Amino acid sequence: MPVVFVAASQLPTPFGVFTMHGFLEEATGKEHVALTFGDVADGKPVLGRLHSECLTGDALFSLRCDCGFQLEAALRAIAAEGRGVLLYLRQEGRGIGLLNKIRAYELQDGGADTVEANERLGFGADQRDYAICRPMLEHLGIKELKLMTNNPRKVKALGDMGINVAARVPLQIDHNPHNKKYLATKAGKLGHMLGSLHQGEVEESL
Ligand SMILES: Nc1nc2c(ncn2[C@@H]2O[C@H](COP(=O)(O)OP(=O)(O)OP(=O)(O)O)[C@@H](O)[C@H]2O)c(=O)[nH]1
Ligand SMILES: [Zn+2]
Repeated sequence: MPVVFVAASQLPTPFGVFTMHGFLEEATGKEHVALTFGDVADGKPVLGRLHSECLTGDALFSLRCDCGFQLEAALRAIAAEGRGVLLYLRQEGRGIGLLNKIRAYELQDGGADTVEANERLGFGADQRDYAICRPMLEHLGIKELKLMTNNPRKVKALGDMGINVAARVPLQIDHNPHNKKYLATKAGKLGHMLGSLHQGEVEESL
């Protein structure tokens, strides 16, 4: 198994007390985390999120993207539901790493969009691999998700690995002057489903 469970503890947050499960991806040495709330192993679909690491958005208050806002909205939604899971995946910069993401931002400051910047650096537009999610979800006893995302690739990746996505829950955040182009590129070039709706308004059955 490429990912091994290491330890679990409580994680009190402003939204409620989660359980934090730590996993090691042996091939890369990356340390991934799952936060759970309530009983997620009862066989019913679990409200869930696959959150890709974004140091700038999640921890440094960046307005270039929507990651920090999505992280908070997802944890709030899980706590409100009383049951759910968030996988915090160490896939910084859609898999290219923090320093390369800063290189990409430098190109974006010069006018490139997020996809053009990645390509100019010799990377694919999105290099994420979701294979690690399966052993993490298996360890937690989760077979079916109601997935909070706007990204159809995540829905497909889970389906391909045998995790049923019973519904897609949009997770949309308000635009600001700094993230407008970024969000437009996600919708236009990366296939993200970004309409005028806001998080929690619609649950799309799949
Ligand atoms: N290479 C690169 N990565 C970025 C950029 N902006 C954000 N990211 C990374 O993108 C990842 C988040 O992916 P997004 O495309 O914003 O959203 P998503 O996870 O595919 O979809 P949602 O589930 O709807 O949030 C994080 O790992 C961020 O670090 C950028 O301009 N360039
Ligand atoms: Zn981000």
